[in-house]
Amino acid sequence: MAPTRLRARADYESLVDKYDTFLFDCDGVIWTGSTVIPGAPAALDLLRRRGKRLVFVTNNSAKSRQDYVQKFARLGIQAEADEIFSSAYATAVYLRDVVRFDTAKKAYVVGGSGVRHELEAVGISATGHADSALPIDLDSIRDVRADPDVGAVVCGLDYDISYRKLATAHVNLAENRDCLFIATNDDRTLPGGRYMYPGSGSLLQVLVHSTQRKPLVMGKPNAPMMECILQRFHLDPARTCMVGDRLDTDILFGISGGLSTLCVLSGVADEASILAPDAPQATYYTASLGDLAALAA
Ligand SMILES: O=C(O)[C@H](O)[C@H](O)COP(=O)(O)O
Ligand SMILES: [Mg+2]
Repeated sequence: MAPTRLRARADYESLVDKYDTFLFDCDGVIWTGSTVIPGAPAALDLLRRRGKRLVFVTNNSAKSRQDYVQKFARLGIQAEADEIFSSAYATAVYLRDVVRFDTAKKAYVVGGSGVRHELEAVGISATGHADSALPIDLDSIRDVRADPDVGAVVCGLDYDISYRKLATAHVNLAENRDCLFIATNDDRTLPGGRYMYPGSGSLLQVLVHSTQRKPLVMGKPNAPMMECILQRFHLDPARTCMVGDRLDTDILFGISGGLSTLCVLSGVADEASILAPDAPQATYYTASLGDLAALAA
């Protein structure tokens, strides 16, 4: 069934009444970089006043949940750490609860402080963050060796990625087949307002190609993130709506979890891509999350 365009006040009222829980993607839905999407805070506030449960589900692993609480506050949005589900947090929960990672080992992280802090919060030591600052050349590269204490390589969005980090991740994955290869997410691009930039999935491809190993991917649209969320919040899929800006991650994620989905035009997707018959079919679409703010009037 083709996606339904929401336009009239009655459309938004009906949407709000139909669901108890709304899962929100962040980049491209609530903000773009550090700029809030107009109307998004008012829309979230309205849903809270209507007694709806909100969960923020972001593939962006650069920040920890605590960092996100501060970012939400800076943007005038009230959000608790327990409402935030980032791909960094999903990775930490997966290694702790599903893999039951041996904490005598450590994780080598090609990624930011978000991954490191979430891993450390569940008792898994993370290394690699200092490597960005270390010089490397053909002579010093021999310092880069496989470490039997590295039990996993975790790859996420890394604004300070370096050859040394990639080389260290590579040797651990290539020399030790027992070393887990985990990706926080595999988004091809990172929305940055006017432009799109290389996403963590594009950075990941360096290691996929060099090691010829396939990572286990945590974030949207993949099952680990959905399983974590459904279990953690005891959600009824029939009464839950996923709001996102990307068809290949957010909307596909919602569909795979049996949720209804609302795609917004304020991020990656445009109307033509939403209506394309071969695209993941959103239930609804609208210009922006801010459209719901009109209900507060
Ligand atoms: O490259 C990435 O990691 C993603 O583009 C980005 O961070 C997505 O974040 P989301 O839209 O899921 O909040
Ligand atoms: Mg997004």
